[in-house]
Amino acid sequence: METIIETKNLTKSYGKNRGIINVNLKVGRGEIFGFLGPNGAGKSTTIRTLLDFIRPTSGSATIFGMDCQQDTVAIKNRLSYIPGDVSLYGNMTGKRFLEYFGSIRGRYDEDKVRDLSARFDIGLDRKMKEYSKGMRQKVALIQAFMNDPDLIIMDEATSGLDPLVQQTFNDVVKEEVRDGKTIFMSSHILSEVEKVCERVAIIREGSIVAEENVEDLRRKSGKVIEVKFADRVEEESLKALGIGNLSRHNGYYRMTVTGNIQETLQELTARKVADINIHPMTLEDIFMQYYAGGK
Ligand SMILES: Nc1ncnc2c1ncn2[C@@H]1O[C@H](COP(=O)(O)OP(=O)(O)OP(=O)(O)O)[C@@H](O)[C@H]1O
Repeated sequence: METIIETKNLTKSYGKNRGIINVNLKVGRGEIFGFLGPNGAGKSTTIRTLLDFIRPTSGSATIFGMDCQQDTVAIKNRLSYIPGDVSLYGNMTGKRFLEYFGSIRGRYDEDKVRDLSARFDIGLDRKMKEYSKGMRQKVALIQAFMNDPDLIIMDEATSGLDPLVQQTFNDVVKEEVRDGKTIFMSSHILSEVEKVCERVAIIREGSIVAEENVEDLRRKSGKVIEVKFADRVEEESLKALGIGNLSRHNGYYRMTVTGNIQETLQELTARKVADINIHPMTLEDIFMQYYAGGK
């Protein structure tokens, strides 16, 4: 598979502030790649380095096999970038904004713009500053998709979209990769990327802690069980069950279970249960698991 993005030990130090440390990523053509991490983990720093908005302290990065610093103009001709919030160009209407970006690229596909604005259900006659954040994001998404770029890089561009728009976004993204495009999207919300991305990297405190197929991540990530017992139970007896990450809040024991939960449930329900909740691990739970595993 042709490599579209590759970073080798990419490091950015902001003086005494950590930025990113030895980030190694490889994204192939046609992939929808999710770049996940909590606030301040280093997602934007990585993306801004790829786009040559900032320079790395050490390491290297290539896009389309070209150097991100030396060949940034040639690279940018073939990609679209969407930041988290498009706050500039407030006096332009949505349509003018798109035409402007089309003119920079020397390409403006009116049919595609019409099609995308209908699908994202957004009128383009209002000024950018009069749109809500979500509406501005829709215009930015149209801008990213309309020019037929080879690569789209999004930095938290889908955060805060309502579920209906999110679904449209997922559909559009899947169609676009069928045409051979590659998508690299950062997010701090696992549920936002897991439906659309095939592979994700998780960054924490500037370092990649996991790079996995989403299916594998989900399989490994397991469930969280919160249980309240009707009678007092010995915490030691729960620990003896080998339950991971056992903690207690407001009378509920909370634990993470990977693999088969049947056995754990049987053990727990052998005691008198007053209440029980089972839900998938959050991104934070998964991080905790990676930490506990020493990764
Ligand atoms: N210009 C800067 N000067 C100094 N430190 C910075 C600068 N930009 C980012 N940092 C630091 O680098 C680290 C990574 O920040 P970054 O913005 O890349 O995180 P992020 O994963 O994109 O977070 P968020 O989800 O909050 O946008 C943080 O510790 C942050 O404080």
